[in-house]
Amino acid sequence: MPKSILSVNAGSSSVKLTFYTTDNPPKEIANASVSGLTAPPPVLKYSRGGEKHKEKLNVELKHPPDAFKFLLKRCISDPQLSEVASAEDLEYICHRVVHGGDYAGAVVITDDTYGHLKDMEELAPLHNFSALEIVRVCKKELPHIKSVTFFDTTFHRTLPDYIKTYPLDPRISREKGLRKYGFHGISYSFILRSVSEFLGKPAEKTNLITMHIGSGASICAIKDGKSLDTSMGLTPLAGLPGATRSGSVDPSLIFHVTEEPGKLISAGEQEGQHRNITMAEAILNKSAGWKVLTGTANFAEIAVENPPTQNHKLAFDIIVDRILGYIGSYFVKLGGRVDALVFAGGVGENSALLRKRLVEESQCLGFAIDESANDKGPAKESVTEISKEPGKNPRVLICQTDEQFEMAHRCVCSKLEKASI
Ligand SMILES: Nc1ncnc2c1ncn2[C@@H]1O[C@H](COP(=O)(O)OP(=O)(O)O)[C@@H](O)[C@H]1O
Ligand SMILES: CC(=O)OP(=O)(O)O
Ligand SMILES: [Mg+2]
Repeated sequence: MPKSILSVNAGSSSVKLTFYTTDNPPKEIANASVSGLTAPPPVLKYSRGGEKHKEKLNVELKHPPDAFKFLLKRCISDPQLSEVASAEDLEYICHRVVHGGDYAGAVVITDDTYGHLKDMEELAPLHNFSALEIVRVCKKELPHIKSVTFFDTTFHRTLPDYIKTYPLDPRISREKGLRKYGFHGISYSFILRSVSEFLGKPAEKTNLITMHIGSGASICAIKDGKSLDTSMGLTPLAGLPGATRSGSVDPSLIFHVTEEPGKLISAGEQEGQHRNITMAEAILNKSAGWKVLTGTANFAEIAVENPPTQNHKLAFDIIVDRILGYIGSYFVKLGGRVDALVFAGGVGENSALLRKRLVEESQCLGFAIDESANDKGPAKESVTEISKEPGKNPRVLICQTDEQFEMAHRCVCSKLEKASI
């Protein structure tokens, strides 16, 4: 029986699993996700063939590894999913690990690569700990299956020195690897390939201002098919606010919020492994963002025509303001030569209201939206044009990004055999 590929995407508020064939391009066999981990109850979505199922779960799934085990069991025990009747039917498991440090490409997990990734997990406290815990579970329970990790950071290896360097003591920065790494790169690779195909341009001649707005939100300036600048930094905390993240604030602010910014507190325990983070990281990553302003992590309740409270309106206006700041800055950095403004991620793909506000407020740069196309939202294809005058630059597009597909695609293209660094 042909083998399949499992792609695992542990985000900050969701875990998404997709099974693919090993064809090139891979074909989706089934997709299962749990969202709302930071806004319980968690919601399960499951699709196989033409069938779709959605339910609110009454089990407690607080951490991504719990959601992963729940989803894997659910898929393997589905009698209709004959292609994956047992874990032995898998050829590869692809894992999204957001922080890959200096790794230049995907790596096959060995004791060495796993150890190296564990050493830098505090650089992405909301993500790497959980993702690596999922990698560990897979290595323990499915030892014969090749686990491959793909990194958000790889796409941003083209950031010029003057953009990735922080103006700090160069010796300390070098020793500790302190620089801008950037994130959501697996998504930006998918977006660049899909959008350049849509525009009929070679990727290496495509210039985009592209947003990945989900529970974690970032924006990237792509020049000639390469990441020129992006809003996240050393960690995914920098740049835009997210569901529970502050985004960039005055670095001194934390000393006014708490008297014990460096105090270590537990960020949870999984399978006997303890994880500590500083009070500063906990506050800025987990007790901030639009959830702390409004009480909801669900942006769909904030991006509404009639916000239920002043704080909902304020949270929406803050996001709009911060994104506009980057659109303006990246438009200038790209010398005004922008093929398209691209919306992606759970919020970017689903919130017509956010897209409308952002495009209206950046019309001085030449962006314009077709309201009815915008209200309809994404079509079946990966890229949907919502420009007022389709075909005229700069265009406005929605891209249904797919990090799981991007990983599976790269797996079948390169048939990874050994670790690369
Ligand atoms: N219709 C909608 N309008 C606005 N936001 C939405 C809508 N549907 C989903 N979202 C938001 O998308 C976010 C999740 O995005 P996603 O990219 O899947 O998350 P993650 O960061 O976990 O990968 C959540 O904050 C959710 O509220
Ligand atoms: C890097 C990051 O914030 O990822 P996500 O949006 O999936 O949480
Ligand atoms: Mg995500």
